[in-house]
Amino acid sequence: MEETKSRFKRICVFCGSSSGKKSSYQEAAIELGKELVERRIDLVYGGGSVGLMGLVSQAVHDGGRHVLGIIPRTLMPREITGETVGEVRAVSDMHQRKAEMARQADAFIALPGGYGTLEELLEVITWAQLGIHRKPVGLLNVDGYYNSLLSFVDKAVDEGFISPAARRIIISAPAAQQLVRQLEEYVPEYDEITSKLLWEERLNYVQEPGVAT
Ligand SMILES: CC(C)=CCNc1ncnc2c1ncn2[C@@H]1O[C@H](COP(=O)(O)O)[C@@H](O)[C@H]1O
Repeated sequence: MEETKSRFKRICVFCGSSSGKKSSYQEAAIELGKELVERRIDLVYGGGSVGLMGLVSQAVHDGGRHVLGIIPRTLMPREITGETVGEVRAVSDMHQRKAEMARQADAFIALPGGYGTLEELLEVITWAQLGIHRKPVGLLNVDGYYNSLLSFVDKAVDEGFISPAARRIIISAPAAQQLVRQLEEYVPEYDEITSKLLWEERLNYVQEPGVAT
């Protein structure tokens, strides 16, 4: 298979620590891993081998790309997270984990998941809205899993709680190839207010030199 070059060096994947009931969720995690490999993109994720986290990290590792797992020390015992592939970086807590995953990534993708996945996803969307980072955020809407979340966000736009520009932060697609392609094409909208904000934390989340913004 011919490799395709990407503007991203490393993508952060948020996903369930469970596998979900339908095989399509597991297949999507593996397909996303293979898509990253094909585009020569490395992975950063929450560490561990449980659920969809295990499937996506294994697929990227098997394809020869670098896998970086960021895991709080408390979750490190093997009976909790399983055997992790690639490089593992221990951090002190969940806040540090999210900050480190965000700092290491050039873009974010959420696969199906539960509370943990939603929390991670909504945080990077919020940070994009506030101008803390300008990295694309993608939702892999496998079998319509996230339809109700997207409907809710549309309702929040209709009701005046989310601006149409902030709605456009979320890029969603039903399949990995299409989603990554859309993320590659994403151009962040420039907001006059947020662009003037001087976030100290932005310094921690800026992309490394050589990676397109
Ligand atoms: C104690 C316990 C249930 C451990 C399960 N093992 C886990 N190992 C590593 N990260 C996890 C684990 N459970 C939840 N997470 C965190 O929450 C996210 C997924 O949570 P969820 O399954 O969507 O809600 C992961 O990205 C990770 O950041």
